[in-house]
Amino acid sequence: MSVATDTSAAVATYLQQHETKDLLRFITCGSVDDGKSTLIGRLLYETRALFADQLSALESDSRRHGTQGDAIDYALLMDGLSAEREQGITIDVAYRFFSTEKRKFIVADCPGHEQYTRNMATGASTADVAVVLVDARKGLLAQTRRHSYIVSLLGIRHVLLAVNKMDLVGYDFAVFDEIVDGYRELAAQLGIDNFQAIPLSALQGDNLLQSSPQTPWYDGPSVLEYLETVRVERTRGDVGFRLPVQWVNRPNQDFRGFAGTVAAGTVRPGDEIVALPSGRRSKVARIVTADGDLDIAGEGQAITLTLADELDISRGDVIADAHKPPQVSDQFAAHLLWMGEQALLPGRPYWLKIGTRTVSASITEIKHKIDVNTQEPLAAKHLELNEVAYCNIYLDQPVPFEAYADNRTLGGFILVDRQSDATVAAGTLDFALRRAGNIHWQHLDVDKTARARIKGQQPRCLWFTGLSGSGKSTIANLVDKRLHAMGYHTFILDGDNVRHGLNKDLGFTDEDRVENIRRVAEVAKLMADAGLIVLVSFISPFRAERRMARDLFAPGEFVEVYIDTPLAVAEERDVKGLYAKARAGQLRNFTGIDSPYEVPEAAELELDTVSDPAERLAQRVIDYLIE
Ligand SMILES: Nc1ncnc2c1ncn2[C@@H]1O[C@H](COP(=O)(O)OS(=O)(=O)O)[C@@H](OP(=O)(O)O)[C@H]1O
Ligand SMILES: Nc1ncnc2c1ncn2[C@@H]1O[C@H](COP(=O)(O)OP(=O)(O)O)[C@@H](O)[C@H]1O
Repeated sequence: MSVATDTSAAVATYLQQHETKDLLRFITCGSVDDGKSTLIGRLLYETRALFADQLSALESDSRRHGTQGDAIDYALLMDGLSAEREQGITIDVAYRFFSTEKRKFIVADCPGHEQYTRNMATGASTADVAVVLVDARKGLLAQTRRHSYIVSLLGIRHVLLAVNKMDLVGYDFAVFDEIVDGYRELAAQLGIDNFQAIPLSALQGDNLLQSSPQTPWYDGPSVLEYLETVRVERTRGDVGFRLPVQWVNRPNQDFRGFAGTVAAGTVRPGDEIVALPSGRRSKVARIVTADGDLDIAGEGQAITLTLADELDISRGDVIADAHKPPQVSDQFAAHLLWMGEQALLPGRPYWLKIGTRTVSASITEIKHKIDVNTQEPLAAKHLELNEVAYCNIYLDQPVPFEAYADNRTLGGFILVDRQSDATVAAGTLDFALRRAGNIHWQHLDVDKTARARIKGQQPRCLWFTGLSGSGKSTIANLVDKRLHAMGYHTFILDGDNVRHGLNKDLGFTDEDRVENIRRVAEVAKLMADAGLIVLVSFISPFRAERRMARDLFAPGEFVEVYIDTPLAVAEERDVKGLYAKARAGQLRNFTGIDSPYEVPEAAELELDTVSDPAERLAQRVIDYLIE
């Protein structure tokens, strides 16, 4: 999983410069004043990775803003943003690069503040190691638990527990030992199997680059030694070869190559492969790179494969070891970390990006959310910013995948809002749900076209949307009567009526409205399949669900009719006395009062009920249909 950041160009430049050295990505997490900025600032300074201009800026900033007198304030290196300085906390992920003889490093500094779980997940999604800072005087805090949980959720298998400020506890072994004991228990609960605890004073430099004489009782590595030598692997065990196809390279008729970065395993010419999700097989002909053909390629290498046979493979497909292929499925159990400003609503469609593939997905069920401080499961109907949940997720088509614990590339995903294009969640796939595979489409001999033909009409869905009392039912009824009189086969689905039967279990919370519209859209689609002209009259306040309904129909079949009545007018009419109740506080979540209505942006018809009477507006709908 990778969450896009505007630093990607800087990262690419840096990587190019240090191409040949092994790369370690790590994140730092800890409380605001645990000293992590000092730790990283000092690492950068001491490894002389500072560019000259950064160094001179640092020296002058230290004099102006520093808290260390005339000495250099290393924390200023990390707290690069002025907003952060003003608040005295780190509020976003800051990426820094440095290198030593042995390795090059990219460090993501993650904020310690409670509400910034989202930023931490962004930094953690690509990291191999997490440096968890603890203040020796304070020991393990709720924050340490939360960060460690997210670290484990996002599959980081190596933790450096940096017990900082040892100078302030007299370099006392007992203090260190008690913290390490506590963390050992937490790590076991979270399944973090590799952790190294280091007693540290970032400020004094103890155990930062070299072992400190102040801690003779500690014989482990210094922070830098650990970072230079820790062995990391991004896939577990002997996962077979996987290449998510980024693009198909076809410069001329004779060459057809599939380009991407190897996500796991190794590949050689002659290896048998399978293309997924199609399941077609072939053999590797060549491994092509800019520097010539290779005999073997492995994880992390960018390559182009050519195959012995012509297979239809496109971007988003996965080429895999034919003997150890990943599974393919469209329903999963998954963990989600919600990053959207708006709540996650089950049933609402989002884009899901996994590997190089983008598909439509919705959460069918939130099993429970998880308290990130205690890991306790809690009941939930929706998810708010920074919340984590275990849920079932459904895709509109099967994708090749692997459990995140085995392969972060093919098991990690992000969800993207379909309206705003914002990343709203990071997630990890746990396992496939089998149900989908057991339900098949039943072929029907009499199809939609045949049913519509016998009725002498084109199936349609007329979708009336607008505030309560705007005039949806009145106009839909008039349209229905006229169509019926003209001999058309129609049916009306009205919110008030459907809520007495099919949807009587649903109320008016956002999540219930999403489900209300999902069900009625499915019913409307069945009616169109039966060859009918179906008139749907629901408030349907959200763009996302009206869009979902539209997507169920063939092009041209869905006609969105916006009944445009200002709130003041609908309230004035108050046909059912509900606005008065809502204003009096006796009815909650009332549309237009304390529940939103999102005005359609591109409805096929907009009917202004203030300027025209209902009869004329109904005629406009008929004219639109029979033109
Ligand atoms: N809280 C609240 N908000 C909005 N509407 C309420 C509410 N409580 C009851 N009603 C009555 O329910 C009718 C709307 O139901 P819908 O199924 O069309 O609503 S929605 O599409 O799920 O938003 C709506 O009918 P119309 O007036 O025909 O729109 C109301 O009569
Ligand atoms: N131009 C108009 N179009 C539709 N309804 C109108 C118009 N002008 C006044 N009305 C009145 O507004 C009310 C709309 O109620 P209704 O059709 O039940 O709305 P909804 O179904 O959107 O809740 C009715 O009493 C209707 O007579």
